Amino acid sequence: RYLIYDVNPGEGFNLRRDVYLRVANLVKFLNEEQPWVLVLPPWGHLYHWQSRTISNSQIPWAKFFDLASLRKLIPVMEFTDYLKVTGKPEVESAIYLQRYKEGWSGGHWEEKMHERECLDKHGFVQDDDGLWRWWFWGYKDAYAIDFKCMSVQAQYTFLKPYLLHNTTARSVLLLRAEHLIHGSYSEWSPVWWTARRSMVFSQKLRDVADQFREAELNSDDVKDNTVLEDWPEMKRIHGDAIGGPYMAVHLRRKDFLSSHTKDVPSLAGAAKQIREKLKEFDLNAVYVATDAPKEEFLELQSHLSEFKVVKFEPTQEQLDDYKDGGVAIIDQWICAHARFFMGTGVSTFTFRIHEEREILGFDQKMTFNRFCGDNIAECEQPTKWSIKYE
Ligand SMILES: C[C@@H]1O[C@H](OP(=O)(O)OP(=O)(O)OC[C@H]2O[C@@H](n3cnc4c(=O)[nH]c(N)nc43)[C@H](O)[C@@H]2O)[C@@H](O)[C@H](O)[C@@H]1O
Repeated sequence: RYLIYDVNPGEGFNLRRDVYLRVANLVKFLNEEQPWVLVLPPWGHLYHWQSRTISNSQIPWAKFFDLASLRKLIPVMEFTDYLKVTGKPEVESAIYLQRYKEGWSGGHWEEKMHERECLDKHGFVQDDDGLWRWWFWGYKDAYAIDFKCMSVQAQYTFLKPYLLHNTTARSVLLLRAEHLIHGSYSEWSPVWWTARRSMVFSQKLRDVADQFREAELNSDDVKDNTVLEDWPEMKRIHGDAIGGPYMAVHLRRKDFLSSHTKDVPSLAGAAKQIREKLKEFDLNAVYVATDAPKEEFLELQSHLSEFKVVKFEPTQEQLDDYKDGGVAIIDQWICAHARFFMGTGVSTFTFRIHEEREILGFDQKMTFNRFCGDNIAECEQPTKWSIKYE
């Protein structure tokens, strides 16, 4: 049987990666009783992927992630392969997950799900033949035979009995899968970390990032003690990784400047905080991952003229190939290998870097750091989600 899923269109890349973990673990638990394959929703049309010179739609997962690594957790396939294997562009049952209209009744939270009238704009339209049409990531021929809305308040595990016993559909499309929560399999659980460890970036993107580290930052895995092993075999303890002789920052700008004003410093303020850390760790190079426009990067660089300040800038050809998502991954991989890392508070982009560094085995004081807003001497530092092995 096939489980396909999708996430609220407004969500960014790195929250989507977290939703993948929930659905992947659901499929892992389903496979304890029945064979299920997770069908990966093509990437595309994300709000933040703003390069207008390239196509950012119908991107297969293999562009960003190593499918062989994902498959060491659960069976997965690309949507295009699903279409080929099943021979028709059909999904038997589409279920649109939504909240409960009445909210939390009685003020206490309990796990439940019920078929209910649809509350949100879902985009499904029934055609003259009774088939349900939806945009299906641009695969226009695709349709669902059945469609329903389901109010849900549950951990992802709660769907297991439903999928096994309450539907006979061979293929189920779960929409708005972010409604399912991790619950007891959250960031502090080994089950969460096992799935997280399986999300290895594609070899090609890692290679590009590694070449940049070597050429610009004098960093390589052997010297830095960051050699990657096959994930099920890899087990590190904090402090194993040394990292390259550079500091890395993730400086989130754009929409965060208005939505998280207190968390994002001015460029001069960011430069001041970077300088302090470079001095503290006796480093003279900083790698900058940022969504800032070029002028802002140049300004930051001008505030730190006594240091080497670099970022990865793709050529047009590279951007065509890697896409905005691939460039973001290159940034994350370079940040993951720095001796010291400082990110932006509440950004899921930063959180994914923290996790990558936990996997590599960095001392946590070199990872869980964030910029403070201007004029805030000591802001609350990120929660340390320690890696756990099953
Ligand atoms: C509060 C929420 O924050 C969420 O953002 P947040 O968690 O930072 O993280 P993401 O959900 O990944 O969204 C940020 C997107 O902006 C780009 N981006 C941000 N920082 C960098 C960077 O350093 N390098 C590169 N190459 N690209 C970057 C990239 O496309 C990334 O997927 C938003 O997605 C939600 O819409 C919402 O606003």
